[in-house]
Amino acid sequence: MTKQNVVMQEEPAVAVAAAAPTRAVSGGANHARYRKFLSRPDLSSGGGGGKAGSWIESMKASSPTHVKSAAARAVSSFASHGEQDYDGWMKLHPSALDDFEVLAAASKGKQIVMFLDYDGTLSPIVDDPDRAFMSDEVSSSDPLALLPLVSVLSLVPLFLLWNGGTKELLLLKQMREAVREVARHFPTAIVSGRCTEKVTSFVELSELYYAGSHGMDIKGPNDGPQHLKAKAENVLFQPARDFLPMIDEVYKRLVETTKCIPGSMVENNKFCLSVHFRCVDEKKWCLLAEKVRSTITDYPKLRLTHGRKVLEIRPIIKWDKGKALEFLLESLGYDGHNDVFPLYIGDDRTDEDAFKVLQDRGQGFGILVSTIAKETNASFSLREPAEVLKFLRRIVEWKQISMEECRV
Ligand SMILES: O=P(O)(O)OC[C@H]1O[C@H](O[C@H]2O[C@H](CO)[C@@H](O)[C@H](O)[C@H]2O)[C@H](O)[C@@H](O)[C@@H]1O
Repeated sequence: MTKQNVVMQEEPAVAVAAAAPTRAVSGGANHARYRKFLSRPDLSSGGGGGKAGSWIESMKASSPTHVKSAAARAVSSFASHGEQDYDGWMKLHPSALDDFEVLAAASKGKQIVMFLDYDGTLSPIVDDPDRAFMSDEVSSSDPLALLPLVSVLSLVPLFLLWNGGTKELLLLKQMREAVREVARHFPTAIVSGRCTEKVTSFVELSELYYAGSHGMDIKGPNDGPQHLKAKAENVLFQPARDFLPMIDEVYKRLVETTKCIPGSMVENNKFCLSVHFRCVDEKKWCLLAEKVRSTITDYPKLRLTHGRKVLEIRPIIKWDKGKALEFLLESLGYDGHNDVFPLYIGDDRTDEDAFKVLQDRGQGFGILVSTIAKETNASFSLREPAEVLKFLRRIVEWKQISMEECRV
């Protein structure tokens, strides 16, 4: 754990209304068939315009506004009745740990491909985005940060006595090792809103695929098994390359216009931007929304979405985590194969695009990380990163046992 607050759970994100269509945008695509995704603007959830008031509603949103499905009914009922209805929601999205056997049986004889979101999935949500490490470890590039850790460590024995949940703490420390083990057994990709460089530096595993900037920057592994390396040579896709100068310009403008709002932070994720308001006084949210809105109004080729206490600004191309998942499956040679079983674990609204792709393909499963009932396209759930860790370990263990059984 880092020394900052770990956020246990919060509201689902809500995307804002659409803006006027823009001209088609061509990417730096080295994969011709993916150009089709770039020739249409994505009008589903964005636009540079809109009213700051509606943004505020989205920023404050604590439950979905359109109640349609059984899951949504469970969600709304949860809002009024509490924990009891979480149980109802869990019947629709059972725990991937409790129902592990069901999930394992469905994947029998198929190639599992693992997709993992980063923030809120592999790393607990914390106040400072630059310190969202994957485990309790402190980055080796930040030696000063070790000082408080040393004092905290001396309290660990006391904490162990005091807290019956010590297993959780120890499990979190093991996340990197667990992901490494998963990648030894299955092709594995990290799919994140962060830029690929940053998420790679947090995860520090060169054998993985990385799809940063919400899937707009896809890289293959640097090492790992030879058969994966060969396939990975094809994997390098940056559909929003043409937007780099615009993103840089908007980044500078946003840093300038928001610097008067204490606690706000603009993060440059290379092909997209994040404006964080987790540490901004709620009374200032309206001002922040207005400043962001008035800046991106000048850029009709950019759109806005919401994440967990973050406004996300990205190119208005039809590309998201779901498209990145499809791209990676194809690059790995699994397109059109019935014997592939993708698993996608994520906690945020942007992960829903990937869950939806799996649902539509009827292949594999989405697993939502959440401690509250949410409307989701995922089939299963896990409560928090500590449970993700348990799940990753379990699937490796299961694979090892299956391999043993095949040998005898
Ligand atoms: O797709 P993800 O890997 O989940 O990235 C989504 C955003 O995650 C980060 O922000 C979130 O986590 C921060 C650290 O825990 C937290 O402080 C912030 O409030 C969350 O929104 C990241 O900083 C963003 O750039 C990503 O877009």
